[in-house]
Amino acid sequence: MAQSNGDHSSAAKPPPTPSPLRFSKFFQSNMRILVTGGAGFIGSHLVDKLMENEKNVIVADNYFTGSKDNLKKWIGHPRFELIRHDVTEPLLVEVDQIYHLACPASPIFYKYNPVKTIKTNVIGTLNMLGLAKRVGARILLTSTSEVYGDPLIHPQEESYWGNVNPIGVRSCYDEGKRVAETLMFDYHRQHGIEIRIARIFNTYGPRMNIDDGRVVSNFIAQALRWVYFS
Ligand SMILES: O=c1ccn([C@@H]2O[C@H](COP(=O)(O)OP(=O)(O)O[C@H]3OC[C@@H](O)[C@H](O)[C@H]3O)[C@@H](O)[C@H]2O)c(=O)[nH]1
Repeated sequence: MAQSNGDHSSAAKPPPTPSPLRFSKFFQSNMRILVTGGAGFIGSHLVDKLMENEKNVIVADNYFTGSKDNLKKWIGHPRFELIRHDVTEPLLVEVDQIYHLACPASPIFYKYNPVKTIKTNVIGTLNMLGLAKRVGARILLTSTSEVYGDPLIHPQEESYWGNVNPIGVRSCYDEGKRVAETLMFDYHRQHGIEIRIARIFNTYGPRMNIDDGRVVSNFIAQALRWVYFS
């Protein structure tokens, strides 16, 4: 995971010194966390972990690929809020950390409306970085191995710049995530925002749509259809 919390010595401005309160036991247990895309496959598991760790969690999601069903056990909980919100519109909430997962991850869904996909990646990430700057929150972006494109070196180190097609049918996601990573580092260098980037890929597990279209769910769905329907 790429992370920057102001330790760049070059042009980066040092991040604003967090209040010592941030590290107090009271603050840690009362931390307010925004999870965009929290009704999705990975986001809903993250919400489970944050809630079990006694955080205050706000989920913003437009339910394009996610479902309230993934969060049903938390609805009504005093430390949980669920907002139907599209991150391509600004969102003003007082939070201490932002986990930005809102984006369709399945090729079937992100190719369905490629312009919306790149808007979510670019404008959505801009909106979340603007919020992080406004409230002094640390922000994590879930990125992807697609930023390496069709890599020319194997295995890829995190320092590899990638070999990406800028005009293909998957570019809305691949290039969208690359721009999102660029924005993360530019907000860090220009405004000292504390950032984290996690390049997550080939994930699978409970709450993943069986016809998600990603590699592992494809293998499993094909195997099940062969066993039961051939
Ligand atoms: O415009 C959008 C698109 C999608 N979303 C939401 O974002 C969530 C995405 O969840 P998905 O289950 O589709 O995707 P995953 O949880 O598997 O992947 C997530 O983590 C890994 C990242 O690389 C993906 O970009 C991110 O979507 C869904 O709840 C969806 O409704 C928005 O809130 N706004």
